[in-house]
Amino acid sequence: MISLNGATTYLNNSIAGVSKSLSHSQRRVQAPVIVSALSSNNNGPGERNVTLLMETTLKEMREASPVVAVEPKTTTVGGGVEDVYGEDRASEDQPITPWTVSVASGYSLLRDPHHNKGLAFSEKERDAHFLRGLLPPVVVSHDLQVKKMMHNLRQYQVPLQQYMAMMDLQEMNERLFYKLLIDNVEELLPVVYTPTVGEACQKYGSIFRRPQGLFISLKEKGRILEVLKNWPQRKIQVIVVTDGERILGLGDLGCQGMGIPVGKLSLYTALGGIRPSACLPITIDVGTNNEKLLNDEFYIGLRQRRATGQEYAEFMHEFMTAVKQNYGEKVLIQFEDFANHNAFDLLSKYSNTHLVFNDDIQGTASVVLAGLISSLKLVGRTLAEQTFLFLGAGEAGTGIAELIALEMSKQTGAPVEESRKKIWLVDSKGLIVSSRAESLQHFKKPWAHEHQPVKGLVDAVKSIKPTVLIGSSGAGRTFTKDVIEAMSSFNEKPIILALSNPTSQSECTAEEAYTWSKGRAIFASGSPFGPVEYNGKVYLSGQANNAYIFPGLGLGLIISGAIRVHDDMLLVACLATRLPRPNDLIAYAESCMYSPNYRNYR
Ligand SMILES: O=C([O-])CC(=O)C(=O)O
Ligand SMILES: [Mg+2]
Repeated sequence: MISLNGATTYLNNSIAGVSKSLSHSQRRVQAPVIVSALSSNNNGPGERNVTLLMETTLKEMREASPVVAVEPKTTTVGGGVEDVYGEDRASEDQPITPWTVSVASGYSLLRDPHHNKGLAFSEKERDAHFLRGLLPPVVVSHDLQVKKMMHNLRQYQVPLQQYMAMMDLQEMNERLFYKLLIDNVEELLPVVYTPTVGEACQKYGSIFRRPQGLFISLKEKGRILEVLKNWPQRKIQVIVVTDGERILGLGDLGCQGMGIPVGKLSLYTALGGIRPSACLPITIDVGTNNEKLLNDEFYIGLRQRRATGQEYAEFMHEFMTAVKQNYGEKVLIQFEDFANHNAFDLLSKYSNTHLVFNDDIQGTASVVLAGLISSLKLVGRTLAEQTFLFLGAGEAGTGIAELIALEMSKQTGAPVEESRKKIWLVDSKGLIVSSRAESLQHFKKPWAHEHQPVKGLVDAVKSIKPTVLIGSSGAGRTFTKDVIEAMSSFNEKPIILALSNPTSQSECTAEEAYTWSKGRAIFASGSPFGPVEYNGKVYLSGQANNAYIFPGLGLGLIISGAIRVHDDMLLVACLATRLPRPNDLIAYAESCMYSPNYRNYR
């Protein structure tokens, strides 16, 4: 039995942090300020334009309203100080978006997910905001709403239906969505995140209802800054961006990869306490090489093959530049589910100029290392006494391998080149060995050790005799009975990590790992598995998924005001600008975290 202690503790702490922050939530009374562009539903039914009457402070209004000044393409700086309408007197020649600030009420208040409370609107609020008759008479509590939603969700047999119900709720009542998720995180994580989100991406074209993030396609080349300015929220703290080329272990899902940034960011809020309005999911659409999608009449993306090389690099550069220009130095950009070649290039290209990290390379590595350190307590030996074999030499595999080598070197004082020799990787062509060095991609080269060529995984296991076997290839069912039996033949307690996602791509199931190892495996997986009974004993496996790190890492980076992610520590942000350092860091972190509790409306 394994519990990934470090990771679990982290999640528990996160959850504890969230619920603690709920208990002392600020009871700030606020008016439900909404914004709308003049060109659309300015002063529509039920909206009172009460800009002059509002008692919210100027600061609050600025925070709530996406007052936007659109600079011409030739300039990079704004100029003077904006007023609440987004006008900048120092640059009168510059066009602006005609946003207007108004108070939501009546019918439109019920349709505004940021302010809607459904049946939880009080009698007083129903009077003040023209809701009489628009709701049935009953007034219910937030808790009862959560109870009812959970009851409804549990009626669905199909996880995708639960996913769609959750997405509908997010669009209808954001605070209820987050309270539900925070209060029932273990049950709902597999619904809004891995594994169900994988299926949602595969079927995104059919289930797509309303955009939940920004789609930036090659059609917008040269105009990405303008596109960013169309997003209604201005104060963005975290962006999760994908180009959809390697969605989990499911491959190229093109524009339909959007489900991933949306899912990751809902965890940023639920576990990391980042306000939903400060999170921006983005999908870059440079085409897809997925024939099935190209021929799918419901496909929502560009119907062309992927742009590559210089065209791709220039487009991504325009994006990265526009993000920094629009949101400043401190916006965190999480790269997610890019294909290997682009993932490594983007990370190395932008880690010195932007606050970026790659979840698949760095996030996964941190969680797996934490899990290994915990599992070694059961095995009783040190990290440097282990031999590691990976199936998969991409982002996750090489990222984890490098972090293990760094930690080993830290523990033993040996050079990292020495530590790497304890770590072996197998890719689609077999064991990575020095005779293959010439033809290897750069990120595989450090792992090409002296050894005769070996083709298959079973033979590699028999030859290398690893104590730890890690699956990170994205290909399912690859830890066969032969492989697990071989691992169990020379290890009393073989450590087996099947990291590929979603469940269909897992290298083996928890049940297979325990059964084939006769109950001796120490097992964890990227996608969750339920308890397994073997020989009268119940085994509970751990989940080694980057979800255990990125929300906390992101929160730390944001509240410390970091502007770069430190290279070799992964967890540590350098150049924190939030000075002086708060005395009580936990209390400070809690005070920064979002609470899904309803606010009272005056
Ligand atoms: O999303 C997940 O569950 C973990 C992850 O980053 C991946 O598999 O690419
Ligand atoms: Mg990922």
